[in-house]
Amino acid sequence: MLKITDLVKRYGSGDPVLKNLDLTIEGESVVSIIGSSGAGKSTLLRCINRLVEPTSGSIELNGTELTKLRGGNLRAARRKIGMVFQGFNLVDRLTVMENVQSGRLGYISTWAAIMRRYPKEDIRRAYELMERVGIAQYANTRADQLSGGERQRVGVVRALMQDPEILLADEPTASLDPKTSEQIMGLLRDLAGELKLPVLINIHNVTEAKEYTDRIVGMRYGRIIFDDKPASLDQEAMDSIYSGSPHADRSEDLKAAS
Ligand SMILES: Nc1ncnc2c1ncn2[C@@H]1O[C@H](COP(=O)(O)OP(=O)(O)OP(=O)(O)O)[C@@H](O)[C@H]1O
Repeated sequence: MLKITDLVKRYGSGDPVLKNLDLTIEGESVVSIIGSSGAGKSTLLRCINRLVEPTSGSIELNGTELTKLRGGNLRAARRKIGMVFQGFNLVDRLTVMENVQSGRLGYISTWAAIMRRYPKEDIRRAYELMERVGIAQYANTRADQLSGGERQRVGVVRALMQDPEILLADEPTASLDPKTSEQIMGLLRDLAGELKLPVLINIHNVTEAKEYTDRIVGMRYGRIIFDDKPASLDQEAMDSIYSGSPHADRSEDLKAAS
């Protein structure tokens, strides 16, 4: 379970971009986060895997408080958080297998990784996952020879090789054509069920969020103002999520505080 409580993030001395945010995700649900540009969606995801340091508040993953971790404990916790990126973040000159095995970095010795001496079990698991997502035939192909959809499948397998307890996806389909985009969303939904994983997806495409996720969280300038089933996301809710401006919302905060 992911339990976020009273999370605040402020970059430098600016206004907070996450304002006392609470969010709990249980079990294998697929949750999308929607909201205008600048609402704080990426910041939220990045606070969870500590690519961004939260200013205050708590983030617990299956009982482990993530915000206080340092050094080896932080690295160990990060291994349990799979991340899928908009730009795939593959190493182009490496093969698909090498990219996928980089998900095991931290589990195996640096020497074994440099020498590409992957444990048999890791190779077996990689093939199993690559078969599952339809890229096993490219195991020895350089990553830059693949299409966008195939590259994102490599990104997904790499994240799953970490044996994660949660999968975070930051606009995973924004670089893909509409059909491929739907295939990747379908894949994330199906894998969440098969692997019993919670999946949190930051997404701009509301139609896909409605079709492929179980729950939609709508953010407006640092706050969650909608959290419900896709069927409840009506026009009024949409207007509320996509209206406002950072300035107007700040004025409301000041009014509420005074
Ligand atoms: N590294 C940073 N330093 C300073 N401000 C930042 C930084 N990263 C993000 N911000 C600011 O934080 C706010 C939230 O940004 P964030 O990228 O989290 O929003 P978003 O909802 O993911 O937007 P988008 O949909 O455009 O990706 C924005 O005002 C942005 O300018």
